[in-house]
Amino acid sequence: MTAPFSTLSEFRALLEAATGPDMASIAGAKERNGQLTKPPGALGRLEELAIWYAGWRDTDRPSIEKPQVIIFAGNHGVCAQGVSAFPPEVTVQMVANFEHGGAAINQLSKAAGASLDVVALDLDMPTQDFTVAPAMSEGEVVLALIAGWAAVEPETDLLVTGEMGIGNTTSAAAVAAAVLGGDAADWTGRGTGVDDEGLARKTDVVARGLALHDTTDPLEALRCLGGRELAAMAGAIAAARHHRIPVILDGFICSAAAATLEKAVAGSLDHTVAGHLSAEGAHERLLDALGKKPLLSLGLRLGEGSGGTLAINVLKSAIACHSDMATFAEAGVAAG
Ligand SMILES: O=C(O)c1ccc[n+]([C@@H]2O[C@H](COP(=O)([O-])O)[C@@H](O)[C@H]2O)c1
Ligand SMILES: Cc1cc2nc[nH]c2cc1C
Repeated sequence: MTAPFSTLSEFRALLEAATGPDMASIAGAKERNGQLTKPPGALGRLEELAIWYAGWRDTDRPSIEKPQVIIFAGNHGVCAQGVSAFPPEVTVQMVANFEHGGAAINQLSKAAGASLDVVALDLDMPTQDFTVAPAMSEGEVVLALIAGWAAVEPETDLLVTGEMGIGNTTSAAAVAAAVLGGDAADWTGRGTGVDDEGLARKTDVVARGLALHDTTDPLEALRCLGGRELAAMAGAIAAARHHRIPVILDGFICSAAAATLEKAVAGSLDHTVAGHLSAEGAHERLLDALGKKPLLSLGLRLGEGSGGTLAINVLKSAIACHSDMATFAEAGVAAG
């Protein structure tokens, strides 16, 4: 499907027009939760998750039947600065690996019962090196937002947005610093595993990018410092809101892309949950800034939607308990 915007300001207007959760469904889900055969609160955060999910699905007894994982891939001009432990050609090579079923995400999405889509974004045309010029023109960032929007299957009932892009922890660090404040060093980490010298170089690259561009507007930060896969994730998260599909965020890069939406229009991430805490150093700071508590913390730093997809199992379990457990009355169990 195509997207209902063709400029950044139209995209921003869509964020501003977004609707909230259905309060009647939330009230009904809370009431049902109180009647299930368990001590009150005994399912911990699973209970909150089920009630949250119900609000976005407009029903007090939802189900998860068709989760969708999308991996967006992009290439980054800033790789010319020597910011990754891997060469940029790995991006297109990993896209082929995803398509042939050989990557971790192929196994994780299968295990979670989710469909997997891979969207490669102009891999033969990297973004500009952001230490020299804006990463993307307005036309380019809008095309990436549209690609993200259009990749979301409207009939899906849970979305994970993931990415692949050598160099993109540098872009994500710069975007995070621009929209959330702080120094380059607060946000720059080792990514795929740069050594101390690489980390120092990468931090300087992020600082130079921040100094070069006027990024007071979060969507300008996405354009000038981000990448096509970051913009596409932002577009997909916004589309999911439009279709009332809850979203599980993945790791550091996904969270940085998401942060641009929240900072552009507060509340834009209310339909999202943080799937996991990445081992990338600044992810915790980023999730704290967004007020998100990760569902899992397994030391992953892979990207490609892996942590978010693992968390599908948690959300599915929460919804299965909420919607399919017996109530005290149905089971003939004495309520406390
Ligand atoms: O998701 C994360 O938190 C994460 C943390 C570190 C690395 N990655 C992945 O590694 C790639 C970026 O790392 P780098 O070192 O090339 O910037 C990109 O393909 C990401 O999917 C992902
Ligand atoms: C091999 C490899 C696989 C990845 N998957 C996501 N990011 C990645 C980065 C590398 C280097």
